[in-house]
Amino acid sequence: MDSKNKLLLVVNPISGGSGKEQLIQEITEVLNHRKVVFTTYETTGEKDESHIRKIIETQSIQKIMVVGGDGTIQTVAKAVDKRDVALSLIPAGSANGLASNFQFPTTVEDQIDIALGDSYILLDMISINDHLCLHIADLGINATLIKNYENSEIRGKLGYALQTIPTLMESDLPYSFSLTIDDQTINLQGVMVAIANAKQFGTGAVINPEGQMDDGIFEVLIFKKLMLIDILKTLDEDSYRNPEFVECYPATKVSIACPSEVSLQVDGEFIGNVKRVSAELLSTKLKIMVPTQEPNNL
Ligand SMILES: Nc1ncnc2c1ncn2[C@@H]1O[C@H](COP(=O)(O)OP(=O)(O)OP(=O)(O)O)[C@@H](O)[C@H]1O
Repeated sequence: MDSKNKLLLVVNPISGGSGKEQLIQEITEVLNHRKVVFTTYETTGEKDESHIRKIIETQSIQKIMVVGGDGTIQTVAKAVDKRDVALSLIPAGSANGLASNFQFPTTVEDQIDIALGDSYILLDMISINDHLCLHIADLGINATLIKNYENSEIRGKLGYALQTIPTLMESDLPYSFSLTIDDQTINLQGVMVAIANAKQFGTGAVINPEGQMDDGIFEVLIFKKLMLIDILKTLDEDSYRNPEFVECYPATKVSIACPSEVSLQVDGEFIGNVKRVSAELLSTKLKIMVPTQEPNNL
């Protein structure tokens, strides 16, 4: 790779809660060994989007390797905007929701092979109440759980588990939702409405087995009841989804109204309590390097 075709390595030093020194050293060694010319940008949490955009423009960057979680990928995606820049992922967040859908190899060497390879998808992106969504957003019980988790001291899966009971106790279930999906209006009660581009959460729960991240549509999933057996079935992508548990509608545009405020999360980030959500597929796609076998399997 010549210096005109420089790779930008974007590193979030705090994602996933662990130090990155060893990981960065490993990435640096592999990139040097492959004679890749690269420059590194370490995020600060302040104005990263505009700093990254400036580097892309001034250094004519066409490839960015992201070392971080979903929030870091989002920041880079916003900086890239409509430019023809390919993102590759070294998953290093706490949940890695988006990356978990690509079945990435676990070694840095193999992940860099994908970054330097030629297999990619053009990922659909959704605008949800003016927030960029690459993965899954939802309105209801899961977003309340994320809010309570973000306010708690204990991280990781245990942290989520500990918030389950207080979340159920505080939530006024079921919620009433009025959805307009393309031209169809649906009124019903439920515990959660998900707007899903991807198949699964970072936890491995497959809530949207039909999800294809590059098919020009997203799915609106309405979860009607908290049914333990059906929640457990989400651990198996192929298991039958009970229509009493979940209804699924393919869409490119949806608006949702609720009579009282309900929690909203986008790509794992709690956004706030809202009465209205409007989501629309963007015309811009995001180029993401993926394992070779992935394009037909997303
Ligand atoms: N140097 C920094 N210090 C503090 N916060 C930072 C820094 N760099 C980035 N951030 C913040 O990190 C957040 C993004 O983290 P990211 O989502 O990538 O990791 P994560 O939360 O561990 O992973 P995941 O979203 O996959 O669970 C953003 O809120 C951003 O503002």
